[in-house]
Amino acid sequence: MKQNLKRAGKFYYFYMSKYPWQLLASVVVVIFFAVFNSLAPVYLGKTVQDLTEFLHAWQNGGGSLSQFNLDAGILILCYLLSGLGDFGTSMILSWIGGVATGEMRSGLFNKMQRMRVQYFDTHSDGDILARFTSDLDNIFNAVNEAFVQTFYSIAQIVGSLYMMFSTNTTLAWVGLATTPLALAIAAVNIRVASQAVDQQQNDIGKLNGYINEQVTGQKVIITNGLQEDSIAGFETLNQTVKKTALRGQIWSGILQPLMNGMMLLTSAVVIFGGSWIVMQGGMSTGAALALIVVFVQYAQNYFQCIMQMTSMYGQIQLAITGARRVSEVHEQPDEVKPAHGLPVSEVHDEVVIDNVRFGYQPGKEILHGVTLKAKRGEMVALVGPTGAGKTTVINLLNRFYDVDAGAITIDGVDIRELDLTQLRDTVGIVLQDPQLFSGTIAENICFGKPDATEAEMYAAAEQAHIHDFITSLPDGYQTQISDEQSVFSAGQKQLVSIARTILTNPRILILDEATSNVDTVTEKKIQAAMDNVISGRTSFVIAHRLKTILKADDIAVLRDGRIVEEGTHAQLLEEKGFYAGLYKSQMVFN
Ligand SMILES: Nc1ncnc2c1ncn2[C@@H]1O[C@H](COP(=O)(O)OP(=O)(O)OP(=O)(O)O)[C@@H](O)[C@H]1O
Repeated sequence: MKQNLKRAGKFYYFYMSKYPWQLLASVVVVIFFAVFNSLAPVYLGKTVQDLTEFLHAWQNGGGSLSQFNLDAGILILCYLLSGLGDFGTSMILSWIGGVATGEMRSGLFNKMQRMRVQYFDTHSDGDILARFTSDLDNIFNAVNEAFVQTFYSIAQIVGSLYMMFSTNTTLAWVGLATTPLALAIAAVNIRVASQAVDQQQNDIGKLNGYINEQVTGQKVIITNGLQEDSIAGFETLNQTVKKTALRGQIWSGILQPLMNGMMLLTSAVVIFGGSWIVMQGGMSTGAALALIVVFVQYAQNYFQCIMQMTSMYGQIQLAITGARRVSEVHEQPDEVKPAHGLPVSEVHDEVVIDNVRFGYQPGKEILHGVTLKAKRGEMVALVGPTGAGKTTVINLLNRFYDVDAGAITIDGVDIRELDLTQLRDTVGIVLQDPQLFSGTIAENICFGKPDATEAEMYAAAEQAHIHDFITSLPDGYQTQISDEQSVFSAGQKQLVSIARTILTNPRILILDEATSNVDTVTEKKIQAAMDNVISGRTSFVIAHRLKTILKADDIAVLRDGRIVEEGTHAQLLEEKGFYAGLYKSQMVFN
């Protein structure tokens, strides 16, 4: 908790300290508000006293209302000026809140673009998205509402206490008599309520996770006839949410009426205590009435502030958690970029993976000394059972992760010494599950080279065997797509991805062949597109269909992070090992 507070404090200080003048202005305006807000009950008392004295004189045939008018005028002015202060503070803090959260959002987004792939591999999309949405919303609400309220309340409490003690010390103590009890009630309630709300959030999280999974897997559920089981699973979780939500709502909702009750009790105590003081004598009726009215007002003000602060507790808690979660992202290490990275323009000689050892987590090695070599223009293929480490090798080649031991070199230079941006430009990747972005097909193909000419784009699409399909669409290259609403099948998406890669013309190519089943026509197109993109490039291909790699210069069979067989297709067939077995089993179906 202390650690969280420290983190949140640092986070808010970083962003808030950018607006010193606005913050100073809000402090000035809040003091302005507090002064006039605290003066108002005094003038309310004065008007009561003036009125009583006027009525008394009037009954005796005299009296003037001029003092009453003056005090009532000042009272109205006090209300107006405190309202103005209230308005001013709200405006300034809302402005700061809006601008600061805008900055936090762009800070977070920029940071995301600099972070290591490891972060994205170890955090779910939903979790990352929540930092942009609910966490930033909570931070904004806190600056916009909770901080403003707390700020006011503190100023009002200080003002009320000052006025109470300077007006009548005995009655001030009487007015505070119920405070310890109120604070104790609030503390217990907040503790129980926040536990109940935490539980509620957890259970809602579980329910959302379940719904997400069931919606995504709807087709599997339908094909297996598991709708009833799906509903039963949902009902169990939903019942739990209902119960914990009810408990959370009762505990968090009970505080307000409890505090209201305490406020009324305090008013009664003040009236009672005030009457007793008044009855000790020495006060005119007007002054006595005024004193009681003033103290009831102060006691109510004071209690309202305590109520407001306690009701803001939950929101502030969420804001602290939000700040912690956003700070956590900022504390993540950036990608390591060599300060004076060497340029990479051509692969003159070879790419070598030299006795590489690597694990995602310390003490859990995945690759146990892998060595592979691709001469300029050669194609090296990686095959092996699932989980063997093929994708891991690829992750290292592109420096998504760095090796633990050994090295990866291009023309003898360790890739860790190369300029990272240039390295990424040099290495092109066609992923198994290509990602499309919202925009036109043209924008998607030119993603890596936005300044490509139309002719270059058409040539790339033709080489990727997707040009004809695109031109058959009514809007052709200008067809709007997104990843969810794509006009492409899985195989065609792969072709778009190949066109994208061809356009950027990388020297080294990494190709993760799609495992998804595609029809034979598309498969042939993918094969032809792959041949085109591989041709003339130094390439590493993860192959699932061995047909793809018959012409590879070198085929490495990876198993449990080790290369267990290596050679050309013909050599490996002769070895009659894992590869030969796999090839035979695939040929049965071809
Ligand atoms: N981000 C990660 N964090 C931790 N472990 C990982 C991560 N990615 C992969 N692994 C583990 O590393 C091992 C090798 O995985 P990898 O994805 O490289 O295998 P693969 O041969 O490409 O498998 P497939 O053919 O199924 O894609 C597996 O045991 C896997 O669980």
